[in-house]
Amino acid sequence: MAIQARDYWALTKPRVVALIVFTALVGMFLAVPGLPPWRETVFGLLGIWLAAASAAAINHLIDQRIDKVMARTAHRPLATGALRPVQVLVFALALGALSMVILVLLVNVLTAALTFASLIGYAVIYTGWLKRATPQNIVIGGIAGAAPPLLGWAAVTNMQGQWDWAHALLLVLIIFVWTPPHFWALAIFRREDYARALVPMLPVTHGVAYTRWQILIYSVLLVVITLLPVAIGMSGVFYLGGAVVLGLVFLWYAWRLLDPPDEFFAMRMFNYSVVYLMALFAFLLVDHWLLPWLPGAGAAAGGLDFQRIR
Ligand code: HEM
Ligand SMILES: CC(C)=CCC/C(C)=C/CC/C(C)=C/COP(=O)(O)OP(=O)(O)O
Repeated sequence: MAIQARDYWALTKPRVVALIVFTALVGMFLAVPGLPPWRETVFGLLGIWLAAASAAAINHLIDQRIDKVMARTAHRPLATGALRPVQVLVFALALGALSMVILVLLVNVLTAALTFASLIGYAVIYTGWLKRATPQNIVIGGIAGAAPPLLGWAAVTNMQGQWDWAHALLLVLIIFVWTPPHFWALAIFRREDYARALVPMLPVTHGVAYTRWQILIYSVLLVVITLLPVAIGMSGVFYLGGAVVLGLVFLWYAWRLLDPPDEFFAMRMFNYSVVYLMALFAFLLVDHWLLPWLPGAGAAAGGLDFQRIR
């Protein structure tokens, strides 16, 4: 019984989904001055978590054949036979349905619709089609994984504010551009897995040297785009400092990857990419709280409204 619970938990890709939920949380906090409304925050996060977990379980179901062949994924519950496909299907549908009920009834219909689109985008369009069809799979499919800050933003504002779309989309854009270096670094290290499973990932179809250059190009783009929140007045100097330092390290990894010191270097870059995104969003969050206290800044900059906490 305990083993089955652990298998079901593994289906939800807990660590990936935890970071996804964190980016949604940051979207919620940046969307409004002060604290976001508690009901939309709590149930919004729950609904987004359930939908992402459901999408991850469907990914396991559709990818059974691939997962069995790849060393990295051969231990997964469906690949080993620890769970049967019908169990995974019921689990995924239950999580997805629960997510939609919570979002529609306790948050808003817009968030439910956008979350459902992300679920389909990852579980069906990316996993079922793009992953097997084109080396640009993760670039296009990355839109679904990048959406959570927008979902969080929609949950607490229902997109009523004037600049909501632009600000929320900027956060989405950051994750979207981060995804190719994040994934291709791992794919370089695991390219034999993908080749054996006949999955057309970029290092398999275009070679490692080409992939390294693509990683560098996306990394430069990423660092430039992470400066935009400051340029449009959404974030302040605290975030800027964090984004610059984190970004310089990211660029160092991408540059060094062109001539890596050892065969594990790509995996080190992949691991850093996860720390990077987590830290970048943490800087966005903390900066949002600090902004009103910094000289010359005020609630107009989108930060905490001083008057409200007196
Ligand atoms: C299409 C987009 C993406 C692809 C193809 C991708 C691919 C991967 C792969 C293959 C792994 C290794 C997982 C494992 O070994 O079990 C991984 C790990 C990870 N990904 Fe992504 N990823 C994507 C988007 C994202 C997004 C949007 C986030 C969060 C915002 C994210 C966060 C993580 C985290 C936290 C890990 C580490 C998990 C761990 O340590 O167990 N990924 N990703
Ligand atoms: C509703 C919502 C916000 C959905 C988000 C969906 C989600 C869980 C995105 C995570 C992206 C991810 C882990 C891709 C790897 O899939 P892969 O099949 O290439 O990797 P694998 O080989 O490790 O399974």
